[in-house]
Amino acid sequence: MADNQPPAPENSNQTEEEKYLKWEDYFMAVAVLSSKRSKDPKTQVGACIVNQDKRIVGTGYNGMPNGCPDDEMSWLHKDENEVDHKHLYVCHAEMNAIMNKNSADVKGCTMYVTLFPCNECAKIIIQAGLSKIVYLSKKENDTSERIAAERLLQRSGIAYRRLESKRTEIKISLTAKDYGAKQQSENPNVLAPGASQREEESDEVEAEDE
Ligand SMILES: Nc1ccn([C@H]2C[C@H](O)[C@@H](COP(=O)(O)O)O2)c(=O)n1
Repeated sequence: MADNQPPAPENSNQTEEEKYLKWEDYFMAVAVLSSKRSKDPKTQVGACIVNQDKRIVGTGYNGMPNGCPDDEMSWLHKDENEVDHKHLYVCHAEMNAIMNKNSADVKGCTMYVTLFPCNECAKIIIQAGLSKIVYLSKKENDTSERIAAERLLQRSGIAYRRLESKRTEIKISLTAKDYGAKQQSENPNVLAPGASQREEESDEVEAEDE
């Protein structure tokens, strides 16, 4: 192909609907992406809070409290020594999303969450004034926590439903050429020439990562 020819769009056979994300798919995708930050080896959960203007006002994932590094804490979920169980220490995604809010409050907001909330999170969601919950999955077994959570949400008038979406997956590329760069640098972590500002930014984030 000649250099001055734009590459054929890879997704030219996509329907209009497939080309962009619907709001609900977008918000749940942000919850899913947030879950990928969790260091829980068994269950990664993510949450995304959205206000009535469709603005994201908080995100979170399950992780250890501030000052308790995820890499140093125990992630055991069953062991003889119950005091080492992660459940005694981990902060749930829902709580973190509410605590991380970048707005004055989350009253009337909708929470998109990858896993149905437990009873403790249901209490926090109610007290924070959220109005709706959209979840992706729910554990099959009827645990007391689950039943209590549903009871609490129903009594408090918080609507909850499973996400209904035509999409089954969303692929995300982190390859520069997929976003308009003409040439991929030899180092896949560094953008092609001409993108020096973004290059610096990506280094900064990497240095902070833990
Ligand atoms: N709604 C929920 C439910 C669970 N989590 C977190 C808490 C733990 O890290 C993990 C569940 O533990 P497991 O069932 O794997 O023993 O997921 C949450 O953040 N939000």
